[in-house]
Amino acid sequence: MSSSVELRGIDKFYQSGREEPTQVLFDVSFEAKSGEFVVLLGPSGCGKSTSLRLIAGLEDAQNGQILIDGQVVNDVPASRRKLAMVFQNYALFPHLSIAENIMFGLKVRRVEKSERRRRLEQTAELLELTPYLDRRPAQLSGGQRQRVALGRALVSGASLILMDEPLSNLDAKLRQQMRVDLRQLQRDLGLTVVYVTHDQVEAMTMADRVVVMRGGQVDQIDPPRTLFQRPTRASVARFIGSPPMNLLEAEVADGHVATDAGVIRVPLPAGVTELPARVLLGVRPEDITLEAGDHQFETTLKTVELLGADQLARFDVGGPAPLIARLHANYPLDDGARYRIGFRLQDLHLFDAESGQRVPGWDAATGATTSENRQFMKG
Ligand SMILES: Nc1ncnc2c1ncn2[C@@H]1O[C@H](COP(=O)(O)OP(=O)(O)OP(=O)(O)O)[C@@H](O)[C@H]1O
Repeated sequence: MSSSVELRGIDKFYQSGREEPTQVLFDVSFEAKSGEFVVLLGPSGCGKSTSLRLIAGLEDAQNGQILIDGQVVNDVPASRRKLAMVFQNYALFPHLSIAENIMFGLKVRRVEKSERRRRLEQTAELLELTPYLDRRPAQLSGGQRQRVALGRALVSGASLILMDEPLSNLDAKLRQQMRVDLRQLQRDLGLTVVYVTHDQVEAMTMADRVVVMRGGQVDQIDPPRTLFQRPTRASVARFIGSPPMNLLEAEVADGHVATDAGVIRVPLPAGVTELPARVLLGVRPEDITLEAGDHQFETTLKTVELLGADQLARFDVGGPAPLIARLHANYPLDDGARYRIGFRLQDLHLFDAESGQRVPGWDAATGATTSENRQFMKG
């Protein structure tokens, strides 16, 4: 059984010099269950690495608890927490061989020589590093170095592995391959992983669950599919998807939700009550279609960008930002021409403009199915 880890109500302040302490984590709670791959996702500076360093014991929290396997470890020193960490820069010793790098931690912990050798061989085999064991880090490719860093974590025998942007130094193709390999390895070995990244593609493709962070707070914790289909906050909607969800400022009045420029005007579905007066009307670029959907309107195409299989069409909807649609590349589209576009009511998302919260009851009223049903319906 692999380890589990949990953060409960963590507040973290940093004190630099004589300045007032600044709070960087606010009541942060999340967990990674045994065998789970949990990704901490958010923009630079939102507190992902700090959260990871707290789990590792490299930082102290001012409030809250950190639990590993259900035991509070706030006062347990880093060296005695049963976990391993993989850093972005790999932190390899340049003057040591690959074998020595992998075994370094075991040596420090005075693991017996024959046992060290056995674990080294096993790990090298697993990560396909056997031919390189006598080389120095400088003589390896980025991907191979990354595997050495991973090997050092695995060889420790820890079943809880913390990873801080471990793939960010690799080129795009290698990164894609490593994502798949890493995920496979994690599954095969049943490891519990807490993985930090600001790359939503990494989060969406690798995670069992994603913890979306912003400004030192947790915005949403959900599996990737739910995060995409039902963001609970406008900030999450804005962060997930490429391009992300269109969010248009709109007003609720006279039984309609109408965008400020008046181009989109949707009658409120029955059963939705107590709507805020100001809302953000959200629709994903993938959910906009040409001449289809139960809400259609005419608009002018500003620009179109061909991506290969798809094209990104930017339509004028009156406001400062265009409405972006991801359409199949087969549609012939001309800049400046008028088109009739639309969407289905159930694909609309509604957020309170002030609080940013998803409007409760909206999904049920629009007939939007749950993510589980949708998945089923799509077969
Ligand atoms: N040792 C420190 N002393 C003071 N402030 C710090 C220290 N380390 C981090 N911070 C601040 O804490 C906040 C969170 O930093 P953290 O490194 O956790 O963010 P992050 O989400 O991991 O960002 P990135 O993706 O850029 O690494 C930032 O505002 C950062 O400036």
